[in-house]
Amino acid sequence: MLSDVRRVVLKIGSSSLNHQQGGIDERAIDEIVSVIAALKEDGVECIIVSSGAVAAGMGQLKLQGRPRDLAGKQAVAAVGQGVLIEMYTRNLEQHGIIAAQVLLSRIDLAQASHYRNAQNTLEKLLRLQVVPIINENDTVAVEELCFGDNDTLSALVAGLVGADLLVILTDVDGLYTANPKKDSSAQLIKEVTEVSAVESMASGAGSLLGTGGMVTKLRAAKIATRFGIGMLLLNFTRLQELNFLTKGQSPEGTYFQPVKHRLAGRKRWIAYAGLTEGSIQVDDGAAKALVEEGKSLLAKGIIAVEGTWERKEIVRIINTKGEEIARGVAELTRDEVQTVKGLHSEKLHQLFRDFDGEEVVHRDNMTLI
Ligand SMILES: Nc1ncnc2c1ncn2[C@@H]1O[C@H](COP(=O)(O)OP(=O)(O)O)[C@@H](O)[C@H]1O
Ligand SMILES: N[C@@H](CCC(=O)OP(=O)(O)O)C(=O)O
Repeated sequence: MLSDVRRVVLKIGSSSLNHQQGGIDERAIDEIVSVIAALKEDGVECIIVSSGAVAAGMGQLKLQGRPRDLAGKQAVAAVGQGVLIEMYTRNLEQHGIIAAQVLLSRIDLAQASHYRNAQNTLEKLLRLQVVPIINENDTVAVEELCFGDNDTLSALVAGLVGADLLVILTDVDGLYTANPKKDSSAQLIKEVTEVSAVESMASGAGSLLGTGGMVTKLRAAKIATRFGIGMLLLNFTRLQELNFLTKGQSPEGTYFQPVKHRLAGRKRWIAYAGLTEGSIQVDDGAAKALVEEGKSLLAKGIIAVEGTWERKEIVRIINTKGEEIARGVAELTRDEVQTVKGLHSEKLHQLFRDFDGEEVVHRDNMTLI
């Protein structure tokens, strides 16, 4: 199945790029670039999502620890991003390949016009045979409005460019039954068909530089596979095995199978790219109707609201345990939902004359999480 790959997104984490003496290990960049060159030679289009701006900045500024505050992290990333991209550009040039830096902010994927713009630019770059090197625009990202980790960003990018495969390179052989750095009896899982079945195995980052650990990698797996894109979690030390991707040999790691019925464009955006500022809590009956019966959300199943939103904005739908079960476009504002919660649907039109629907969130505008 992996031999059909024509377009691949490769995500490289800080833990793979980090030099023991601090800063970025240029040998790691050199290795990635040689694999990219071989893949391109075989006709595979490559997009890199690379972390490492903070690690590179720490090297330049000779800092021992990762900055904890937002301004400190943003300043260090600003120093490091230039160094990082210079290394990629120089190394790719040696193979006759041109690099492009693309820095994305959360807002770029949240607004439809920005999304299409980013999509068109990346498509153009690929047509020009350029390798886009993407990172979060750390220097200007506002805390509440950032991806926070490049695993999630890489899955959204894979969807954005319509990749056939997402490869996440890291410092372990794949997903284990428990964190292998803490539990020596942990077993490697080679294939995952249902991400939610393995979620409880993941824990946080394994190094001082990594962000999110296995938790964010599984979140990325969930997003990519629901988009219909397979995800391979691979140890950076096995990077060279990607050279055989087009020759029918799959690298040794954990492969997450794409779902059979992938999410349509709008449902993808509702679940993962659009921004959410509020939540609606529903009772057990409504939760069952949404999750098991594919129903819309009606006012009578709503028990509480939190946050704020306007009509047609995205809200989280949470169950009585506070767990998110779905996201969808709210037909009414926060205050309107607060007024109608628990009421029968016919009351909605009596209360709001300009509203002629029956649902607070229509099924067609909702994605289960
Ligand atoms: N179930 C698990 N299987 C494998 N690794 C796990 C698991 N749970 C937690 N981890 C940790 O996740 C780490 C990889 O994530 P992270 O440190 O963020 O790296 P990166 O910089 O590559 O994104 C591993 O080094 C490991 O310590
Ligand atoms: N954007 C940040 C990286 C954030 C991140 O997700 O790091 P990692 O978990 O190492 O992939 C940087 O370039 O340092």
